[in-house]
Amino acid sequence: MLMKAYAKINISLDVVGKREDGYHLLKMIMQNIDLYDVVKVEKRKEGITIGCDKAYVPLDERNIAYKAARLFLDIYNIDGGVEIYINKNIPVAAGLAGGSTDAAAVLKCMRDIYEVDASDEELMALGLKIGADVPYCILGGTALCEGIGEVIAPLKSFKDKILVLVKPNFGVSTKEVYKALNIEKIYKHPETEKLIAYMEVNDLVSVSRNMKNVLENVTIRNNTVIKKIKTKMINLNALGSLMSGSGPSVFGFFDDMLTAQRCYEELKKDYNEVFITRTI
Ligand SMILES: C[C@@](CO)(OP(=O)(O)O)[C@H](O)COP(=O)(O)OP(=O)(O)OC[C@H]1O[C@@H](n2ccc(N)nc2=O)[C@H](O)[C@@H]1O
Ligand SMILES: Nc1ncnc2c1ncn2[C@@H]1O[C@H](COP(=O)(O)OP(=O)(O)O)[C@@H](O)[C@H]1O
Repeated sequence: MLMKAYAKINISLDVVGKREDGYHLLKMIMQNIDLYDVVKVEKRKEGITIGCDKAYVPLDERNIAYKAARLFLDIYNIDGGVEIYINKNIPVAAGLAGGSTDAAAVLKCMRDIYEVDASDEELMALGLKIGADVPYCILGGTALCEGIGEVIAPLKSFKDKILVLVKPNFGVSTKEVYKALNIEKIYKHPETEKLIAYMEVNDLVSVSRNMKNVLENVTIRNNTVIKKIKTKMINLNALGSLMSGSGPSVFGFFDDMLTAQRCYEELKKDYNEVFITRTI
């Protein structure tokens, strides 16, 4: 079975508290984009094997898709295995939920191929055991995510918005970014409700001007290139530009394809991983 596993961007990301176990309480607007890995899952008599077309992705139990398969077989008491192959197009350690979306695809494929009668909610609860972004990746689309990411309210679709996305030539550790964040020192929080209202009326200009991610300053501190990309995008007529998730990927929204194309061409001169895509 083949499944597209879509990347996400954060149109906003707010940290509103901290749990006793150290996990941060969030309020964020998540949005799928038309950039995806292709995940192939096939039934096997036993064991879990992972293959991938990119050498830098781990192929053992460190792969989050492997963890998803293991958990699924254990929880549903299945006497069998799976062979997984990932065509990796989503940049890794990028703030785009690349691993989480693969894990979500594996859970959904395994539900089908092993004919397990599990609801999306059940899969989301299972996904949470693997990572905080996995429940959203199971549902996808446009959503407000709270809790540590698992309290999800679908929002009106915000599809077909053109964006240019750049992944600078380094990755960041989500764990380290959260560790370096001082909640008391967040001086400007996103106005999430206002953003949702703009999204509901498809006002891309106002959304772009008000997007905010409180992790941006933390990641920028050690990686000034993020600021550089943001400035360049704005100079190339992006309506607004923001870092996604814990970074370091940066995206910018555009009014039209021609302007986006021009920005894409310029950024391509300096960075290897540049994409022109749409929200879905
Ligand atoms: C920042 C966000 C925004 O969507 O995405 P990415 O940058 O990873 O795409 C997420 O909160 C990332 O979620 P995810 O990457 O699934 O996190 P996990 O694997 O569960 O956790 C990695 C580490 O991040 C920290 N963590 C994660 C989620 C959260 N709400 N609070 C945290 O403090 C914890 O220290 C944890 O050990
Ligand atoms: N299926 C997978 N795809 C990508 N990265 C994975 C996968 N499984 C495990 N990883 C590891 O997870 C870490 C975070 O990668 P990723 O999920 O792409 O980041 P992010 O959560 O920032 O989008 C990387 O160190 C990577 O090696």
